[in-house]
Amino acid sequence: MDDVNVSLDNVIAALVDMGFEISKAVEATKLVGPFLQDALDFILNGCANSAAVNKTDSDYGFLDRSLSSNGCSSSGASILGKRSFSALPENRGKQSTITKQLHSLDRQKKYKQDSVPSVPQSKVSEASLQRLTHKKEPMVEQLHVVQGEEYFPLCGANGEIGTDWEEKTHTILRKYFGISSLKGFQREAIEAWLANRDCLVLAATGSGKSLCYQIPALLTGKVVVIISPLISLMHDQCLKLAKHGVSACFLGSGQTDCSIEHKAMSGMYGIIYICPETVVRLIGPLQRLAENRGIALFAIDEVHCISKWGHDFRPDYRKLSILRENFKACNLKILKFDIPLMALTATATMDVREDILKSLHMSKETKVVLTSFFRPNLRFSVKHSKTSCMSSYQKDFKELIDVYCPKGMAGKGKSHTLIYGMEDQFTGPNRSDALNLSDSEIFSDSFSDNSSETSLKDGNPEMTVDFLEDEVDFCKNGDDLDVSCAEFDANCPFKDCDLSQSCERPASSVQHEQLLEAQGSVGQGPTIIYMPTRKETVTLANYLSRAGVKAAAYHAKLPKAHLRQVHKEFHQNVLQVVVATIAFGMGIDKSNVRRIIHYGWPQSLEAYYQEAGRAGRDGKLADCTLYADLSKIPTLLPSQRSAEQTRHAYKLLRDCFRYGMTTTCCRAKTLVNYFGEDLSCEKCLLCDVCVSGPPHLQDMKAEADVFMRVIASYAGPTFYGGSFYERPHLSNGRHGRPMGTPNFRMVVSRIREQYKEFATTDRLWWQGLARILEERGYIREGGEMIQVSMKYPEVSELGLKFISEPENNFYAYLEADMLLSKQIQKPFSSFAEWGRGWADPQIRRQRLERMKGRRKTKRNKFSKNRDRDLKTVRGRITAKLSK
Ligand SMILES: Nc1ncnc2c1ncn2[C@@H]1O[C@H](COP(=O)(O)OP(=O)(O)OP(=O)(O)O)[C@@H](O)[C@H]1O
Ligand SMILES: [Mg+2]
Repeated sequence: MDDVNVSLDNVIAALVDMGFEISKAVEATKLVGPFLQDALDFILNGCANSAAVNKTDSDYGFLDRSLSSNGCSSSGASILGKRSFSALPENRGKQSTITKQLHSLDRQKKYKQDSVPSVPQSKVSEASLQRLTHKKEPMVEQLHVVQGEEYFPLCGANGEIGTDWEEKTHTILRKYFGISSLKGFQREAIEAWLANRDCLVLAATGSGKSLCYQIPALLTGKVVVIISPLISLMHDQCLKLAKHGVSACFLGSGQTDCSIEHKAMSGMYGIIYICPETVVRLIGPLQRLAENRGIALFAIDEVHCISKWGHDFRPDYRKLSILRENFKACNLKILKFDIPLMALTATATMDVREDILKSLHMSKETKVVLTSFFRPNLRFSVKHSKTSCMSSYQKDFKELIDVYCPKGMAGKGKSHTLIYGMEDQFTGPNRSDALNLSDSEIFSDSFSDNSSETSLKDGNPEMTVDFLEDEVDFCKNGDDLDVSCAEFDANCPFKDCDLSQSCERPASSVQHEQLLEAQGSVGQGPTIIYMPTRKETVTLANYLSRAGVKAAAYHAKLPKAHLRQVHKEFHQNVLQVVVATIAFGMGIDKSNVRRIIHYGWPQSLEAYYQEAGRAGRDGKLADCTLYADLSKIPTLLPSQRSAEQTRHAYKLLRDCFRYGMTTTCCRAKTLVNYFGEDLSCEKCLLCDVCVSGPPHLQDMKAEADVFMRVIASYAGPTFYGGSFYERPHLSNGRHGRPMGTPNFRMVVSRIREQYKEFATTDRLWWQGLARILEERGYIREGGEMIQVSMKYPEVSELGLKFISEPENNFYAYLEADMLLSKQIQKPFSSFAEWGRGWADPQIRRQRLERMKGRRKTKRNKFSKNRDRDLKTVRGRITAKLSK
């Protein structure tokens, strides 16, 4: 019996794949049984070919069909195997006509919403619906699974929801999502919407924000329009909804079926995902939609993208105030009240929250729903690694390879396809060439040239930017930076909206205790590794593949077919590791991701937490590890930024650097503090800091004293009642360096030269000390720019007071870079010694030869790169400038 059901489900899935209504498919299979051809005949001609009735499924080969990798094709040919339906020209004609008829019929039905026939869903098993979504990824826009009459809509004739909305919501939750109840924050958000209020939902990654805007559509039968920044996210969400039997579609540059827009605007879908550019273009049709079927809500997902203070600024999001302006009761006669706005994000600092409210023109009565950002099952850690060479890979990924390829298996498995759709290039003799991506690709995914000239070298049209996932790799430029810092002043019009109210706690202490008990390896679940540059994603994926791990690279410049395939295989648990840039970040909702590895400094803690949030969405323990070179100060990845944005970007990077350097504060606490939350439990008890504990407390009085005295001495005798040294030559203030302030290196050199006891100390050690002193308010950055690590130290009043009182002590914990400098213990050669070295003829000769060699390599590298550079806009500009 089960077999028959499975076959039945497959036939239904195949029919829906072809574009037929699910009700027709169910009806046909009910009458003719699990036989595709017969079901087709029945639908197309009204009768079944009885000869086929006794055939078995395997005669028809639809079970082992392969899906088209083109995510949005509506062709059924590839899924039909040998007895391909579309191979029959006459049938193709019929299908198209009948599908059209069905769609037009469907449209009429939708206009008369209340008379939508209920589908005999009992006949369609859960497995069938799942298959409809998983196997039918390309067809999501054509899936408008009709909802049962009894649930659609649940509001009264006059559009009133009624007081029993909770009961109705529970029915919907059980029926469509298999969920028993709403979470507290979801209820709050829905209540705000019921009261026609705007709402800002700030809730942790994976907490279930999507339900807040999906429920209104199911409760009212009106349309909910969701603005989302990522094509892949919209696509994933539509698939999930289709799986649950809810009609949804997405509109934007990734939508290949032009008819969907028209259907959506005529009210055929209850939930419309739409990208911000498209929403701006469709204001007129949306107004008509509001007048006809009605729009229940505008939801702006991942709303932090609206703020240039956020980590993922999308200029198009700033235009979304258009929603408030055009859907006000005073502008649209049919409306009794402004269509409510619901803005949702998991990563918004206080600045960003204010910016969201202002930029969207949300009402002053906006309800702010805030939950804890704490994810109790995520185990954070930071590890030092050079992250730049093959030997780092060998060291850092040995454990990971052992997880997926137990001893003896490593390297023996069949190497996984690295780039789908480019197998020829990657397996042929030129494989290494193919991996040697152009220079433009070494830039991060936050920087790319959007012009069509960025098509990749093999001329494959699929590989032009137009064909690629456009969600992340476009340049987030600051062209429309029209908000000044002054906006964040005390006169904020939203000061009545409490943006920092107390939060709902997501996990009980019992759950947390269970997690603590379950400490250990997180097991074999999937891993996502985030790399800062595109080139490195391919290199590492290649390395892991060769070691036998099923790994694939993901960045927005890879062929679209490949990206879709990676998504698909990742969700189907085929891939073990995805090595990605930020392109594979927001919205990825896979419950069993066990490890998130960041290989290199992230650009902000918001981006880091957002990406780490992909892990452990099933509530089980998951690892979030950051490998970073703790001996180097992180730098900003290239991007187009205004001066103001650069300043802000440095601030974000500095916070990230400090997160990596701390040895005393629980990582989870640092992260949630960053979002303005005070972690009530003080410690997560899982992270490396909580587990290893801080290092020994040390008295650093002598070092602190010397460091500040040397800085103070640069300001001259008047600065600090009696100087230790003659005032050196002062800077002329260039590069934002204030007069009388030395740069950090100068201070360290001077300490090494003047104080024998510190002659062998490392820069890293002083860098750590400077940070501690800054945190305690003894020194401050004297330069104009915010620096990741202090560049132009200046002693504050408090610092001067400290050095003038010899009885003071100064206890502190060594930070990560200080500990590292102790481990390195390299023999130090002071500037003076280095200078003396030039007097020795042998040392001089060696040094000159080394310098000559270095210059030669540099020149060679430049001339070699120049030709390749000509294929990129940046390269051409560089070549022009260097002429
Ligand atoms: N009330 C609930 N009870 C149980 N599970 C729920 C509930 N609400 C949502 N979920 C589940 O939580 C998971 C994550 O939901 P969702 O994708 O909406 O998270 P999110 O908050 O949008 O995360 P992100 O910020 O990463 O986008 C989903 O798989 C969903 O089924
Ligand atoms: Mg979400």
